[in-house]
Parts: sequence; C-alpha cells; structure tokens
Amino acid sequence: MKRIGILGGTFDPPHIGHLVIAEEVRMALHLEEIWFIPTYEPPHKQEASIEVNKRLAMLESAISDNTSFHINTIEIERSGKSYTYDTIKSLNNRYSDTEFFFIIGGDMVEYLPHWHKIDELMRMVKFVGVKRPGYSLTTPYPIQEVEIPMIDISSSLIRERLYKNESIRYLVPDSVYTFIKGNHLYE
Ligand SMILES: Nc1ncnc2c1ncn2[C@@H]1O[C@H](COP(=O)(O)OP(=O)(O)OP(=O)(O)O)[C@@H](O)[C@H]1O
Ligand SMILES: O=C(O)c1ccc[n+]([C@@H]2O[C@H](COP(=O)([O-])O)[C@@H](O)[C@H]2O)c1
Repeated sequence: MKRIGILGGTFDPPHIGHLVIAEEVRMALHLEEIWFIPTYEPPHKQEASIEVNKRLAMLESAISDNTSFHINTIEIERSGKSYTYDTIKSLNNRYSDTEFFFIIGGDMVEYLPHWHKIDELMRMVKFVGVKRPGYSLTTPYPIQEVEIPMIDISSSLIRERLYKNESIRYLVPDSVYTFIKGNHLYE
C-alpha cells in the first residue's frame, strides 16, 4: 500500500505553519507524498475572504519547491461545502492501493465531535494530530500524535497583520508574499 498524507485547509493564505506540519508528518510517518486539498467552502467556518483560484495559486507557489508535495483539487471540483467524509469516500474508492493519513492541528482535533459523519469517517481514514499553541490534543477519538516544533502562526494572524499594514515577511513563503502584495490581497 502507498502511504499518503493529506493536509486539508482553507489556505487563506497558506503560511509556513502548513509547510512545517506537512513536512514533519511526512518524515515521522514515512509517507511518500503529502496532498494539499484546498476547501471550496470550509464546512465549519465563515467562507474564505478571497476567491478559490487565488487561494489555489498561492498554495501552488508555496509548495512548488518540494517534490513530495502535491495539490489535489477534488473539493474545488465538487464545489459546495467541503465535507471531509465526501472527500475521503471518493479518494478511497479511486485509490484502493493507498492508505491515507489526514493531518489536523489541535484546533481541528478539539472540533472533531462536530465533524460531519465523524464516526463513519474515523473508520475510513487515519487521523494524525499535531499540537498548536492554545489547543490540546485530548479527544475521545483515536488519533495518532506526531510531535512537531510548535508554530504560533495562523492565516487569521496574517490577514490581521495585512489589514493593519504590518509585516508578514518570513511568516509566509516569499512566493506567497509576492503574490499577496502583487494582487493587493487582504488590504
Ligand atoms: N501553526 C499551525 N500549527 C498546527 N496546525 C496548523 C497550523 N496552522 C494550520 N494548521 C492546521 O492546518 C489545517 C488547515 O488550516 P487552515 O488553512 O484553516 O489555516 P489556519 O491558520 O487554521 O486558518 P485560520 O486562522 O483562518 O482559521 C488545519 O487542520 C489546522 O489545524
Ligand atoms: O467534514 C467536516 O465536518 C469538517 C469539519 C471541520 C474541518 N474539516 C476539514 O478540516 C480541514 C481543515 O479545516 P480548516 O477550515 O481549518 O481549513 C479542511 O480540510 C476541512 O474541510 C472538515
């Protein structure tokens, strides 16, 4: 069986926290690839503040220098609310030779009881939890923890900084920085 990690996210915008957790989990669990899956419409929070094609373009530029990182656009193609249950069901059908590991930060671990069809989903995919400042990995669900250097960076922090015209240099890859500035995003 192939071993593939999935990092689902809104990536509004992508930041170095996303890249670090993907790489750390890839290494720790000996995964062949990480597939980044941008949501079309996040199931549990307000819709993204910029359009999906711009989120996708930023994500492409953020991961382009890592040959183990790929993007899967299944949720964009499906449109509507991006329930992980629907995504994993399709991927399991399509890639029967692959074991998927769905990576989530502490905030999403705490939210697990509210995920759509969570009990069925737990039987369909392995969840991997990584710590995030301010959240615990305590959950009644069987997740596997991977230790990472904790990173206190979020897309909300980056959006807030940009609204206030403060620096976000080094919090996002240079290519994402250039894209944000060039397209006047989050101003
Ligand atoms: N710094 C981080 N440490 C650990 N996990 C993270 C970190 N940033 C994001 N994640 C995880 O990555 C996934 C995708 O996150 P998302 O794209 O929503 O970014 P975010 O920074 O949480 O955004 P926002 O601040 O807008 O909610 C989620 O599972 C989230 O928990
Ligand atoms: O399916 C659900 O009910 C569900 C609830 C919360 C989060 N998720 C998924 O978890 C991933 C991270 O979510 P987000 O909004 O923090 O980017 C993303 O792939 C979401 O679709 C999924």
